[in-house]
Amino acid sequence: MVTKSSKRSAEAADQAGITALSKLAVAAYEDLERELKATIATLEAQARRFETAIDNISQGICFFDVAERLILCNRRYAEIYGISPGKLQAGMTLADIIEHRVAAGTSAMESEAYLAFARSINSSNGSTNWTAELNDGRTIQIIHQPMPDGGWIATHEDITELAASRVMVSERVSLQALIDWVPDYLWVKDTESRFVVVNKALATDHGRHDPSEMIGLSDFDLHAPELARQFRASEQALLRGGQPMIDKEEFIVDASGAGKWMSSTKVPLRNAENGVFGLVGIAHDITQRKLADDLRSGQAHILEMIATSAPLEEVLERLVRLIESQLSDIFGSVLLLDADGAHLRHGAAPSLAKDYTDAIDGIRIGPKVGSCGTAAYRREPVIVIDIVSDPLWEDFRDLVRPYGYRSCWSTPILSHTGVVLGVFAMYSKTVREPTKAESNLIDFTTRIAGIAIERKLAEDRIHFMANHDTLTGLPNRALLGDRLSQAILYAQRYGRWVSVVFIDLDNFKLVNDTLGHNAGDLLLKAVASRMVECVRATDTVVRLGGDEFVVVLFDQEPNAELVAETLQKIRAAVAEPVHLGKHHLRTTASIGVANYPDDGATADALLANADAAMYRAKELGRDNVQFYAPEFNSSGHERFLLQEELRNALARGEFTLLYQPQVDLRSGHVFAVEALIRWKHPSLGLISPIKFIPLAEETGLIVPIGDWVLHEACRQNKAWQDDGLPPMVVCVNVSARQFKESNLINRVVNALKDCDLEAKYLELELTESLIMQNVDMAVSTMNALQSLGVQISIDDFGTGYSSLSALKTFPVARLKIDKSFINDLVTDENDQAVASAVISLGQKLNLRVIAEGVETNDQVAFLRKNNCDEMQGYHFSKPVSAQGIAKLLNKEQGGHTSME
Ligand SMILES: Nc1nc2c(ncn2[C@@H]2O[C@@H]3COP(=O)(O)O[C@H]4[C@@H](O)[C@H](n5cnc6c(=O)[nH]c(N)nc65)O[C@@H]4COP(=O)(O)O[C@H]3[C@H]2O)c(=O)[nH]1
Repeated sequence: MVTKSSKRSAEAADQAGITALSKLAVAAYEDLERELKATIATLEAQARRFETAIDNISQGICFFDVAERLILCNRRYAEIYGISPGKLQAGMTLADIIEHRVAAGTSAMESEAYLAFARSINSSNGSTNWTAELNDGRTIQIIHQPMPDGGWIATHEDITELAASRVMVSERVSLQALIDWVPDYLWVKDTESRFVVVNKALATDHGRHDPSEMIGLSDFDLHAPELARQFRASEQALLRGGQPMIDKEEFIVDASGAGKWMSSTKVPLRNAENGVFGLVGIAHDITQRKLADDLRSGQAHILEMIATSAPLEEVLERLVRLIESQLSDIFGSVLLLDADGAHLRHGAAPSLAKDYTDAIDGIRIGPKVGSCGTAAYRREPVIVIDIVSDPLWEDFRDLVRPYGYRSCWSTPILSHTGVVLGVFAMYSKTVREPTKAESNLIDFTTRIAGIAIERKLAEDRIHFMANHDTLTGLPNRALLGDRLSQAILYAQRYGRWVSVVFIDLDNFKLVNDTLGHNAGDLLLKAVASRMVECVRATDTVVRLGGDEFVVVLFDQEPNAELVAETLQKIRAAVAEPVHLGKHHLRTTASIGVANYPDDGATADALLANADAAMYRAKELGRDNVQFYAPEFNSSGHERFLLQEELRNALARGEFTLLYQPQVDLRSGHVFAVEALIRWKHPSLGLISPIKFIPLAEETGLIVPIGDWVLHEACRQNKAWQDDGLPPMVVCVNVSARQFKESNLINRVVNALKDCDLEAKYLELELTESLIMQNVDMAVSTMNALQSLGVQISIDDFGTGYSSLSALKTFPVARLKIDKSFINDLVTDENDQAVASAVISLGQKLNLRVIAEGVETNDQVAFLRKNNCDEMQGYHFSKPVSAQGIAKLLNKEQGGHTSME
């Protein structure tokens, strides 16, 4: 039951319950709201995370519901199709979105067509995968996945690069097979010089089994850093400049360590926009061609070096290096055979160990002297395959061991006449014989080395000949200047003397003329070697020519006595007899000395003054030594002036003839006169022929002068006859030079004809030495003269070396005993012996004998006693003028002569 109170209580209770319930309800709603808010916040956070995650993935993604309305798409989706992200809102239809894509210009299809295509995809079951080519050339891969509620989700991925590389890979696969057939190196590199494509030849030579192992590598993985740097630099330049590199020669070392010459061509690769994206290269192995080219050009260069007289050492070194560059494991060597023909000297061995080449330098050749010594000795190649076991190397094994050479092939280098000049050797550190290529190179090298050595020897010979006298081997005038200048410099620095010594052999001409040139040559050689023996090795003995020598005494103590000692030694050595077959020749020397610094400061001055001193020695009777004194120079100078004036004397009519009578010793009558020339010098007065005839001989002026004498003597003789004087013979001296003139006979005929003189009134005086120079020629000329009717006498008889047997064949009428035997005739037994021998010889050969230079009664008495036929000399008359002769003969005709 429910009472009022209970009702009230019940009402109260209900109220309380309602309150409580409402409180509960409120509380529940608040909880619910809180939970809901929390849930929403969570969901929102998740949605944000989801959107962020979706936005960050690299593919484009989009969700559509069954009504083709966009639920969600990410930023990448908008990017791929070029739509600004703000334009894509949830709820948009697929048709709206296609419109945006068309408007952005990325869709390759029109809106309608694309919508139809998209719907056809959407209607299919299961996922669909296709690619779309966009207007801008990109390739988009799309994967379409239907959703259970009828909507769909699709991913869009830009696979443009991947697609390109796929094309490349597929093309590469087909290209690879092709390029692997190419024997040359072929490759493609990217802009970073990394290999992208490589053919098999390139890969194999660089130690890779498969070309793919090279992809991504660079030259730094294949070559030494320096070479790789060069390649990279040149390729980068090529990529930058875009210009191809054609046939460039490049040297590489492959994986086996072999050096190779490649001819490389590299061409930049360009894309459709003309941008360079890599390079393609091809390289051809030209090692063999290059070696052959190098050999050819090396050979040409070496021949050029030989032709331009490059030093032999340089030529040989170049040659050896050239050979070594053609081969591997070869060390070349050239040894030269010494002038003694017995020792081998170092020539060139640029790659052999220096100690080793030093050790074998100068080795003697022989039958068992390693490869080289034996090859030179046998004059044939010696191929030693193993030095360690070959008996030829027995004595040199220890020497060579430290250097590791095992085989040595030596070939003699021969001259074009087959003379051994040296040896070329190839050493190898392996035990082996030469290959065909090496043998060919050995032939090549020995030939070129032979040319080089021969050329050098020829040059040395030419140089020696240019600087030395061929007969004596002494230095000649060309070298004298050099040596003398050096000696002066030294003397200047150290306060020493240089002595310049002029030496002229006395009477050498006589030896030469009488015994012939061979004898003269032997005498010169003997005298030259004696002079060399008298001086130190540092002194210089020079032959100036003929019988003239110059000695330069180097580094002399400033002491004239010491110099004189050396000179006396030379003088004595020269004076020693020289034995030539049965002849014992004696020659003396006239020696002149000038000392630096007192007698001259320069080489020229010293030579001139020593020459002047030597002339003074000659003037003083020869066979003596004269130290220079300033006054000597005047005579040298005078000689020079005289020579100049002599040239004009004939034209100026400065010559005249004197005549010296010749008397028959029995009858006392003048039967002949000798014509003797005089030079009436305008300022110097009468000059003796002794002074100017030798000069005229030297200069050749004797020929016109002699011609003048001949004419003048004939003219005068005819004039005497025309004047009524008894006819007599005129004797004319003929010099050697005149006698050798081919037209002497014509000249004589002309003179006789011009002067209308009978030939029998002309006698020509020839000296003994002149005849002996060329006996056959002299005899034939004498015969020709004799057949004209001209008489011939031999002047200066006894001074030369006439052989008696030859004398018999001479068509001569008279012998003239030389004045030198008459001078001391009365006192000197030798002279008496010579004079009487000549007189008796004349008698035996039926020749008349005349003595010249007769001055005294005693001499006349001796001659008479010894049955001499005729005489000439001051005793009867000095040479006199033509008028003087006329007077004398007129007197004689009148019965008065000085002989009576
Ligand atoms: N001390 C001395 N001397 C005497 C005596 N009797 C003669 N003489 C000299 O002896 C020389 C004799 O002449 P040569 O032996 O033919 O020697 C000649 C001859 O070789 C040469 N000569 C002279 N005239 C000519 C010439 O026309 N042509 C050539 N080629 N040579 C000539 O010059 C030489 C010297 O001639 P010259 O001075 O005239 O000297 C002459 C003469 O003057 C004497 O008793 N005592």
